Amino acid sequence: MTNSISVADARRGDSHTIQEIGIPSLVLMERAALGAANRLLTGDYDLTNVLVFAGTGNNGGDGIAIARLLHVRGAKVTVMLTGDRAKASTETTQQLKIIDYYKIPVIPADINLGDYTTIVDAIFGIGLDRPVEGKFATWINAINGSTAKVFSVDVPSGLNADTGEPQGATVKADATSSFAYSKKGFDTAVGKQYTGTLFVEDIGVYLHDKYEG
Ligand SMILES: NC(=O)C1=CN([C@@H]2O[C@H](COP(=O)(O)OP(=O)(O)OC[C@H]3O[C@@H](n4cnc5c(N)ncnc54)[C@H](O)[C@@H]3O)[C@@H](O)[C@H]2O)[C@@H](O)CC1
Ligand SMILES: [K+]
Repeated sequence: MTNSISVADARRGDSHTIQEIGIPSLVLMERAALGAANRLLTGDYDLTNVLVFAGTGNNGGDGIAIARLLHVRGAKVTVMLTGDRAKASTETTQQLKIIDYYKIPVIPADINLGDYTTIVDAIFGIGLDRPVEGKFATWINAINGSTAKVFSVDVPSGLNADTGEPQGATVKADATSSFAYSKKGFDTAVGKQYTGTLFVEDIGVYLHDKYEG
């Protein structure tokens, strides 16, 4: 049995849970981050110098929440942000405000990744809507070229989660924590090369629940 869903269904599940059921978006994000952070804390990762490479959408927000959860467990964590913090999504803005309290460093995205032992890829998730080019491609190529282990949040950044095909530069992860359900693109032979070991985290989003109208 496969439980993989399309990107459209993933979006439908999230918005139904937030808008119809009433579970706040930040609650889902916290559950997503807890699931992923626990994989990192219990898996074979060197957390002495962790980098969270975060976009300004909600995938980045998940990553920034993971940065906080690892920090409070004693890991050294730095966040690299791919864009202007003033343009971040509502949830990501809140996650940035929270990590300011913990004095977790937030620095601009860079290709110099030499000292990091683990990289958390939180650049793009299911919001990817065009091929990855330009500076984003440069950053993703640097992540793929680093000696650090790479852990992707929800979707390896650049992978089309419906087709399993790379859309321009795409992160090749050692492992991926996908939220609520696996995605259809992860079932293909090519898709599997990008996700690495796949985990699915229960974040409280269930499609086809018996209460759905
Ligand atoms: N509340 C929610 O809706 C939840 C969302 N979650 C996370 O949120 C993600 C989806 O968040 P978003 O919808 O904000 O989307 P993403 O964070 O995946 O991407 C958002 C941004 O990337 C830009 N973008 C897309 N393709 C690009 C490209 N090739 N080059 C440059 N920029 C590009 C888009 O314009 C958009 O601004 C999920 O994958 C998951 O990680 C989870 O936290 C669970 C709950
Ligand atoms: K990602």
